[in-house]
Amino acid sequence: MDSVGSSTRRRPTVSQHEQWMVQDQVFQIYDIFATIPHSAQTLMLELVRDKHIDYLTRGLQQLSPSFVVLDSSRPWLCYWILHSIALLGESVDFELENNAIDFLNRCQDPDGGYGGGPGQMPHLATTYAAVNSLITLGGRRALSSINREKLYTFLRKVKDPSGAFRMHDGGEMDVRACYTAISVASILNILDDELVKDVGNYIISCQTYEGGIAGEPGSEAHGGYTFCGLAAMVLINEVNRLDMARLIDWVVFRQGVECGFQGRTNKLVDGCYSFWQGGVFAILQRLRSVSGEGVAFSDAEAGDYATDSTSEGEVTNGNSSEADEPDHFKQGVDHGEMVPPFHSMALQQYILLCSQEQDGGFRDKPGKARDFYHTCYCLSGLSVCQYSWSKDEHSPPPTRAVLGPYSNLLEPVHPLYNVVLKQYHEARDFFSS
Ligand SMILES: CC(C)=CCC/C(C)=C/CC/C(C)=C/COP(=O)(O)OP(=O)(O)O
Ligand SMILES: [Zn+2]
Repeated sequence: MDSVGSSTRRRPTVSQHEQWMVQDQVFQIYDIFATIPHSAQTLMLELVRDKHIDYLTRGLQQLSPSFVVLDSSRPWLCYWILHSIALLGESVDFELENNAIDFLNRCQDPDGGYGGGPGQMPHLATTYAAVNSLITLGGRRALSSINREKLYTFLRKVKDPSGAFRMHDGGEMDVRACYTAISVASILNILDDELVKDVGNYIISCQTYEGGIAGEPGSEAHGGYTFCGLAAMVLINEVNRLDMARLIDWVVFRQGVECGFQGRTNKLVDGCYSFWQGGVFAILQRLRSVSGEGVAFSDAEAGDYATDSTSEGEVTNGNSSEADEPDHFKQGVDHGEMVPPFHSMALQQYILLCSQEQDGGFRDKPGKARDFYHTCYCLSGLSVCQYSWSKDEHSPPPTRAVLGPYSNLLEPVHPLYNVVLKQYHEARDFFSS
């Protein structure tokens, strides 16, 4: 997939032939890898950091106000590029940082929220992208540029009487809108009962018979929306209302023989689902009840709503009993380590060998071109994989958790917001005072 926007109500089916073509390409890469000497294998698995930084920095430089391509997506481009750079442990120079802050400020509507470009109507997707970009940049200038009071007014404006959110005033209502609204409200510390009211009802109405979550009631379960729905439910402390057993069942079967994830049943593998589906696992791994310890999200990482363990917020794993919990969530939870409930090594292999471009950037699959969206979500997924053995943020991953040289290690992300953990903590401190 190459957008964060379309709907999944009707879909073209993928033919068996298409599946085989992709599998053929992927297996050819793995065959070559299997037959080359060890030293060449190490090289193939290396994250080409400098090339990625070059590609990303050039992208940011081109993102000047006169850059008209994908005009309504510029806050997204900012986020994809800045977050990728942060994941690689780098920062941007002073001038680029200032340009980004000024540009995003010009996208901020006087009545709250951010549009896709200066003077454009505020929209939840670009608001999420702008807020996450500014949090990723960090520092007083970036963080204080967000008008939280007006943003709250905008969020109330796009809240539907049913409880769900609309992408913009009078716009479409879906799980993406619910997540982006709750995510920005939570990270900016403006989430309250009015914003939370009944949003959980809408999200549970989108969980399908397959177990994953769809964009709207009656649509098809999809990784992007499953991430959004699950993260939002954790942030509002209502994750217990989802049928977790079915959700887990659905997501584990989305990792295919190609080693990467597909977004939905019978569709093709794609690098961006390394985060949308991988992020679902990262969230699940931090739900203490699922790892046998009780309630909600681990304190150090969650917002107030998620740590507020009222009896209503207790996680019961949906319709399943404790005895029905899958064993892989209970194994190996010891000495700061846990066993990931997906094939983390296989996913790292897909990202590094099939999605990574040797000239920098990442792509959906072999044969496709690199882009900033796939670069952001392949790197986010790679980070999720590398930290999937760590029980908490204080334990660095063991060497065996990182495929390729240990220098491939990225920064950890907060899986509910998809910002680098360090930047999340800075924002949390800043907005709590
Ligand atoms: C935070 C935020 C805004 C998140 C967006 C989440 C997200 C990625 C939603 C999925 C959108 C979608 C309809 C993809 C299907 O595309 P496709 O048919 O091209 O791909 P497919 O064949 O892989 O399903
Ligand atoms: Zn994709």
